[in-house]
Amino acid sequence: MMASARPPSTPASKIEKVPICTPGGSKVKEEKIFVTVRVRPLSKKELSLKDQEAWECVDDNKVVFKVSAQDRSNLPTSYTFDRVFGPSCLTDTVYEEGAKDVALSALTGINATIFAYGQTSSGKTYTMRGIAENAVNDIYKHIHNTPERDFTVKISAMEIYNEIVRDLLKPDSGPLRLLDDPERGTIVDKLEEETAKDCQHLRHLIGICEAQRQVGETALNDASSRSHQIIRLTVESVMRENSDCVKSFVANLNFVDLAGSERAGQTHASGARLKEGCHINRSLLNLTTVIRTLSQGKRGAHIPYRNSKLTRILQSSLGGNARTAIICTMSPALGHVEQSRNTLFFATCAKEVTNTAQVNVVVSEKQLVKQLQKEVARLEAELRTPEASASSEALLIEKELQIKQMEMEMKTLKRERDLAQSQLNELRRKLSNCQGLNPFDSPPQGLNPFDSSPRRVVKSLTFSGLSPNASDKSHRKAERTRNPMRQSSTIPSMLVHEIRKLEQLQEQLGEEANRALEVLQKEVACHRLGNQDAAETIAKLQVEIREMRAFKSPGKEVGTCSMDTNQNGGANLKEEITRLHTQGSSIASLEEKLENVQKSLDKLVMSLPSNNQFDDATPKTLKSQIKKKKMLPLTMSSNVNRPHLIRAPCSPLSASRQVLESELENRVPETDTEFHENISVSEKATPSKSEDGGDISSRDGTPRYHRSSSVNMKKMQQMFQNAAEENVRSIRAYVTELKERVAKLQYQKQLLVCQVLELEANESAGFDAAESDDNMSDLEKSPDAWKLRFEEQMRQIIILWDICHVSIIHRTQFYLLFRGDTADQIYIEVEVRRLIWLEQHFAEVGNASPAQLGDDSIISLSSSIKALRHEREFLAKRMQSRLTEDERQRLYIKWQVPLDGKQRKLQLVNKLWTDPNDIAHTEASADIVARLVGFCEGGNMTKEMFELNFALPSCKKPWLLAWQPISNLLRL
Ligand SMILES: Nc1ncnc2c1ncn2[C@@H]1O[C@H](COP(=O)(O)OP(=O)(O)OP(=O)(O)O)[C@@H](O)[C@H]1O
Repeated sequence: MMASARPPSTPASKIEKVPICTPGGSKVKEEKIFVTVRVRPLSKKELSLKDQEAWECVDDNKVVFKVSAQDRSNLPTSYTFDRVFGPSCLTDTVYEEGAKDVALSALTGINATIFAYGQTSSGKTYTMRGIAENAVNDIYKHIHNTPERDFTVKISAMEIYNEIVRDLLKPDSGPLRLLDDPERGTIVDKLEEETAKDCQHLRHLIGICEAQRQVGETALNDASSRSHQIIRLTVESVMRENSDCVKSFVANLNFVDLAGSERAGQTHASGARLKEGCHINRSLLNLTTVIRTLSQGKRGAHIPYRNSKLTRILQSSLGGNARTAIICTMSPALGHVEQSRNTLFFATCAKEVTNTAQVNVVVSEKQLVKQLQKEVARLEAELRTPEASASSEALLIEKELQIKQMEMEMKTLKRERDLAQSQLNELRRKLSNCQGLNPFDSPPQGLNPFDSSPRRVVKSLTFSGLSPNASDKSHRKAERTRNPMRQSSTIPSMLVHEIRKLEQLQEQLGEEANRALEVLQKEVACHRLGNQDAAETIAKLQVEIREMRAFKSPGKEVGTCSMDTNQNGGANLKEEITRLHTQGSSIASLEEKLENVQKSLDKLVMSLPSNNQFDDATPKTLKSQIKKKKMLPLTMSSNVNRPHLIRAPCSPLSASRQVLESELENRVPETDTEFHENISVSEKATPSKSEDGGDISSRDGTPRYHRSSSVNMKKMQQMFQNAAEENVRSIRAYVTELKERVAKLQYQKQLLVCQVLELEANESAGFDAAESDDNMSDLEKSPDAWKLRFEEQMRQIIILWDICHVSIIHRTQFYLLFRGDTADQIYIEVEVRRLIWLEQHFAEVGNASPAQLGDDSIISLSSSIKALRHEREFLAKRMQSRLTEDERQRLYIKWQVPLDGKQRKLQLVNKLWTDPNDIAHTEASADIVARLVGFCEGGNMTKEMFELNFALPSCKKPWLLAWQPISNLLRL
């Protein structure tokens, strides 16, 4: 939307931008600025001076230069635009064909800007008045013809006079500040806005604004606008019928009547008029630079919007979210040909600028409040309603049951172990009875009685007289068939093996059970914390709602509360920064927790045995128990971090649970019958009731996870891994979201810091901080960027030389020395800053003479003009000695100095360096001055002659400024 768009009547509304759809349904994303040219008739003054008509509109799109070019034939003679209006065209036609379509876009939620650009007295105000009048009529016609929508039209108006923004609806309010809003761009702080009751009222308000505008008399225009005027209509519409409708359209329509570019020589301006002219030219120069840079369409190119208030305010109309029409006005007079060419150059660049307009859809504040209230109600209900507390109670009970279940399982395992131990003892006893030998009673030294290594088997075989090498399978089988007692002698070794495994597993289970217990206890504690978190969330939402309600109160602007006042700026900034720090640390802790989850996940996955880890000798019941036990810590592990995730957009806990449940429901039946039977019994005993509400415990209180022992181990492993990974993904997404929020806040912080800096800079009357930042950042750019920057800065310098009446010898020397070498950057930068300082200095001290100022070392505009006059006289004298008669004659012809006129030399020199907008003129002027001063001959110019400091010298001759070497040169 428009850079300075104020939201519609609902300050807390949220504006969504929706791409425009054509009737065919395709989305229109980009549109070039619509550029038209209006050539006015010759004015009375121009007719009285017998000025000729130099331009002709040959058709609806083309304007051509009629007069044969003299010596600048390389300049274009024909220009094409979207539409060209000749001197006989009425303003109604200009509106219909050049502005109506764009203007009426505002009725459908699309920002629109129409502005007039052109030389002073070319007809901008004349044209814009008619355009605004026609647009207002059409807006009300549309409102009348669209009864199904409820329209509100508001008006605000401002002018930029001498780079100060003034409210035209409230002229006494003093200078207005520009603020940067991250969502709405540049906004004009405290700009008055009035709602128009009807068409008449709106016209009346526009009339008031126009009457407040700064107007002054110049040689070219009796009522010359001395400021840029922006009249802004905000049009909002809502469907009448559907009271529940949450969306409406809002858009701004700007009518911009720029001040006209002017040359002091033509307007004969001095004093206040001259100062105004300086500001006008400077801001128009920046507007041209912005347009030119945009027209080059280079991605990522620096667009110097911040260099003037005009371009800051119009930013979104220049390459942003708005439809824009520019009407370039020009005089047809030959006497204004250079200025007209500049206008046409501007129009040509503007044609290439692309905007991206979108429909601004408003979600009403009422609806936002409703949504938040619903959310609060939902959370409160979750906390307070019996179901919610029942569900948390149920969860606690479930965890406790799981703990009990695990304890029971541990007891069972211990019993099984004891049983196995007693069976072993029994076997030992039987063996010793049968053989009268207990191989375990007195083991050979160094042998473990439980050692089941082949040595012991070999020993028994040796007793039977068999060779130790004859241990092939057939022999063993035969041996087993012959001697059953011998066969039974291998049983102890198997049992020993089993017992060792059993003990190991028991140990493992014990550890895991302890871990699981710990996890469960944490889970229970975290669940309680989770409730606390929910309460905090509710409290936060309630605060948000209170803020929303507060916004409703009149006089407050949404989203800008932190920037509303100077006094609040510092405190709000601090608050923002503290908030950012808090966000940062919470992210850090969240990331740490995320890492922990990942670690515990990895550990658990590692700790899972693979399917073949249990050999065939392991009893199947035991295997099932082990499987059962192995899964418990995993189940818990996915829940360990639950409290940290409670505010995440999607609870990882629920995700893992869903995965787990679906896995359980779809599990593949086991093939092992014994195991299957075992589990079937268990299933019958512990029916699940997940179908009726997701309760994970069984009806008889046995946790449902118990029966999951039938699930294939590998599948379980995969399942838990998936669930845990899902958790990690959710946490990551949440962390990313938080990071984005922090980035947004940091951006806001930067803006606030910028504003504070700007305020400080304004206060200390230093040069513009923003401008300085822009300039310095450009220095670090690529050579290409530098080249563009150089051209831009040189243009600026040439205009400032003209405005400040700087020595033309200095101009020549500087112009010829600095041709765009990257090493020149610093000199160019210094020159720009020096000139900006000088311009501001002149504006401050006005036209007072050094004597009036009481200090003859202080440079004033009038002393500067005087010095320049002396310099021109000096150069005129030099023409005699430096140029031949023939050369002089040729120059008189070229520069249109009457050959029979008086003081021809001075006339010629007075024409040098007088048109800062014409590069050919500048080039030719520099050549002549260089000849006169002798720059070209001795190579007596070095860049080092230009001092690199920002301070002005104490030199008494203003036109020499800091450039002592030139004065030395002139003394030669
Ligand atoms: N198309 C036109 N037909 C007839 N008269 C015109 C036309 N355009 C401008 N004029 C007259 O020319 C004079 C100057 O016009 P206007 O004040 O609109 O110029 P401007 O570009 O706004 O000048 P400035 O920049 O100095 O404010 C006015 O007297 C105006 O009536």
